[in-house]
Amino acid sequence: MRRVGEAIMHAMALGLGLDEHFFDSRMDDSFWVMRLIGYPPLDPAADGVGISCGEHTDYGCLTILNTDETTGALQVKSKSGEWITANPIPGAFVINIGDMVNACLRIVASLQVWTNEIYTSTLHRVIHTKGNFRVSVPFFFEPNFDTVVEPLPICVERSGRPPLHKPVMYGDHLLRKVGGNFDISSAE
Ligand SMILES: O=C(O)CCC(=O)C(=O)O
Ligand SMILES: [Fe+2]
Repeated sequence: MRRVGEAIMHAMALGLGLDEHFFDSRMDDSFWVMRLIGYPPLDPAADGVGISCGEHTDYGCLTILNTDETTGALQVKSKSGEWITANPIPGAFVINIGDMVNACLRIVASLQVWTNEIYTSTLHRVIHTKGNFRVSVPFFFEPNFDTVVEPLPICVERSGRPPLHKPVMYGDHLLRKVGGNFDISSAE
């Protein structure tokens, strides 16, 4: 999975006008995580069907998502603000851009930050109402813990905007995000 992530980062670097290997030294000790998630079905007949996984952006760099064949569950918000389904395609992964790719005044880290929001992180959610137990396996391909992510000068120039994010160390960003979800203050 790391090799897939590296290949995508090589292509992105070239697309942004950077050296193909620009991201290599920033992701060669990637703080990656792979999760195995099971979703019991929601009851479509219930009042207010509910949500299997609330809307969010992934906070790292790239998510490489593999799911079972269930359709209609994963939804992605389009630029015009509509939720569209991202159904599995046999032999393909779904790739999500994470906050780190965007990067500049908001306190977010990685692809959104690095590209000064030329690439924006994908808002997505899961509403699973088919009868089966859905399984998904996201692989979160992240920068090194100590990589400082900041808008890259070429992206600032190309975006035509001032830097939108402050530099942030990926590990600090991660701890803040995790601290927002769980109380880690007593984990000493
Ligand atoms: O299960 C899915 O399709 C998406 C999971 C997800 O968005 C996540 O784990 O961040
Ligand atoms: Fe996600």
